[in-house]
Amino acid sequence: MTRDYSRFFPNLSTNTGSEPRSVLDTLGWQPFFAQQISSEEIEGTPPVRVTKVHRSGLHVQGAEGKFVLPPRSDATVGDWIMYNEALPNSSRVLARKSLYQRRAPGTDRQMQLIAANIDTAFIVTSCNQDFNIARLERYIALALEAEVTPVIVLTKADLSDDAGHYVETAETISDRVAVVVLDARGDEPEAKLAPWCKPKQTLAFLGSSGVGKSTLVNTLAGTDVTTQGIREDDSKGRHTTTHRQLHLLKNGCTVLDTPGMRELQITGATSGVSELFEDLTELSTQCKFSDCKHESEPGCRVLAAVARGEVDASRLQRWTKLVAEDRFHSASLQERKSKDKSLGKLVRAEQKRKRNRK
Ligand SMILES: Nc1nc2c(ncn2[C@@H]2O[C@H](COP(=O)(O)OP(=O)(O)OP(=O)(O)O)[C@@H](O)[C@H]2O)c(=O)[nH]1
Ligand SMILES: [Zn+2]
Repeated sequence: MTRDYSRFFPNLSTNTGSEPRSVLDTLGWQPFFAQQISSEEIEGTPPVRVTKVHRSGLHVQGAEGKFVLPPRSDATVGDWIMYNEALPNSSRVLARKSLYQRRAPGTDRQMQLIAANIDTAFIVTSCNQDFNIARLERYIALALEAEVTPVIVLTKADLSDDAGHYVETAETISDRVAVVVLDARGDEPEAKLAPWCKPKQTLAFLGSSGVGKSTLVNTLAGTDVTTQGIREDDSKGRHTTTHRQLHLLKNGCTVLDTPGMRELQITGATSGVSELFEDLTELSTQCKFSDCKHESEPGCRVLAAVARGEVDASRLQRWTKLVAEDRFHSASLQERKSKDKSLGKLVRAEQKRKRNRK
């Protein structure tokens, strides 16, 4: 079957905007990807998106249907691949808009790809005891590191007497991160998340268990998509029930839901942490000592800003902790052995400080 792919190239497009959405559009195909390929390439090796990573192979979907590619470690859920039917191993992974990755546990500690090409990460927490500013900052730093736009979503506003307080606190995190408060059930999500839930956009919902991630996805989808299991054969021919990792919503956006994203550590998130705490990072470059720990050193510009009331002392502590954690997790195993001690020291100092405050 020969398909007309011309409309997937912005410069060749004859799309008037009134045509029904194509399969590629509903999978999140964007000009960013089209720009990387020639029209000959798209005819010979059509683009497909990775919808699920399984030990037995990469499940992909494109205009021609669904396929399974041989397993490979350089592609992950959300990736776009130019599918080479004759030589599947030669299929080309397109450059990514964004990438979540983590350092593997175990000895080799290689970087593992978790999820690619997410546009917006909704960082979900509730207007209750789940709300934790340090955890929100951690998710935001990881999103910034991955080059994904973070948005804070506060659910269960309907169950709280003081939703406004949670909004105000969340808004102190960063001027650049939007905060949305809602009831995850009903009509609110569609209207309030509309600025980010546009056709061809890929979204992710992150946060602790029970905060309303599935509720939000199902509300936006208009149907229960998150609990639908799919029976399929695993590599041994057994039937197993697995869950989709890529959901297609009715308004044309795609939701990526992969287990790896729920247990993200701060690893290699140095630039995400610096971006979120831009003011502190900038101040710290002006401290008298280049290795200043901003504890009690003379000439510390960060402590001076705290003393002047320009920087919140607890925010400084959260930043120091994230920087230490990032260094620890990003270090090699050898470096870690010696750093284990210093992180332990940091944690003990923090505990002591808390005790003294009481
Ligand atoms: N009243 C109210 N209930 C909510 C809201 N959001 C979620 N819930 C309820 O909270 C419970 C947990 O919601 P889920 O959507 O399953 O939470 P989750 O984040 O997907 O949880 P995991 O699947 O464990 O990660 C469900 O009973 C929801 O109906 C909300 O905004 N208001
Ligand atoms: Zn300092």
